[in-house]
Amino acid sequence: MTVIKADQLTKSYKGEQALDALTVQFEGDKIIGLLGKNGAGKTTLMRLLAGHFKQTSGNITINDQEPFNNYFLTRDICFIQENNNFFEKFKVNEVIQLASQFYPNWDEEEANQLLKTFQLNRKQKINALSKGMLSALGIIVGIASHAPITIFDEPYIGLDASYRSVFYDKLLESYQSNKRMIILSTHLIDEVSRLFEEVAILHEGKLHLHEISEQLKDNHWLLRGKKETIDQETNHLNVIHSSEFLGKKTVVVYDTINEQHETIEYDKLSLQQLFVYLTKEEVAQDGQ
Ligand SMILES: Nc1ncnc2c1ncn2[C@@H]1O[C@H](COP(=O)(O)OP(=O)(O)OP(=O)(O)O)[C@@H](O)[C@H]1O
Repeated sequence: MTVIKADQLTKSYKGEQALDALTVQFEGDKIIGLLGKNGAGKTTLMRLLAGHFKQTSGNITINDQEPFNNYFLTRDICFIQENNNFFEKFKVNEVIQLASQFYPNWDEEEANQLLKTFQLNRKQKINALSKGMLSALGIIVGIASHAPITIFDEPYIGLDASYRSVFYDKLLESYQSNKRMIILSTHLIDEVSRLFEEVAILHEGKLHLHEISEQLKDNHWLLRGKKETIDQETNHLNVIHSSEFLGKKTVVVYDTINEQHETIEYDKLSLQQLFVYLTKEEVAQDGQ
């Protein structure tokens, strides 16, 4: 079983902290959504995992081994970034061949099917591919690698909505027949949230929240009702957003609610809406 541990993990770029004493653990074969606003530190964490560079301080391990300068571990990790995945001088065929030699669990049949699905031809030159086709090639390598740890960092730049939907379906299909740890970073949360078994939110280089998706769904509520009733029912709860209009109050709570009040409307948010409230700066006050 794959175990990733980050302990007090800090990475600074020329004095600016991208990760700030981040402590988090990912365990087992599952699809994990790595979320966070722009600049939260997601790519930095993924690049540290992929062994691209060394942390400034703290520790990061994959199955008790450090990823930096670890050739054997890199064969177990397939990291697909949003761009610059492949040499421009190569052809699609060379990329596929190299990947098939590098990744021990490579699935050639799946790669061929995916090439067809995304309408890519092995003879095409990398520098002649459109942005979307380049993303498709990254996605194909990521899925067909069957690497025990597969990391996608916003891998769909330029892909239209229907091909993005194909990507999510194919990823899920492949994962279901061959379970592995998949970490997926995205800003298009609602498009992919059905895939996530677990969600980690980074905020300003720290872990803001790490939760099983089902728990996230269960543990939040949107409440609407008369201001006085809402105040009375939520004063002991963790309110993460509130607004008022004509004596009616709407609040979002991140908490468990055991009993519902008959005059209050209870609803759920999408993961994307919940994410927005969870990571909002602390400027919201009653009535705003
Ligand atoms: N190579 C670099 N040199 C200098 N600063 C960097 C570098 N890479 C990232 N940073 C800084 O580190 C912080 C975290 O960046 P990172 O790319 O990890 O965030 P992110 O969560 O992936 O953001 P986004 O969602 O916008 O891709 C940002 O302030 C960014 O400006």
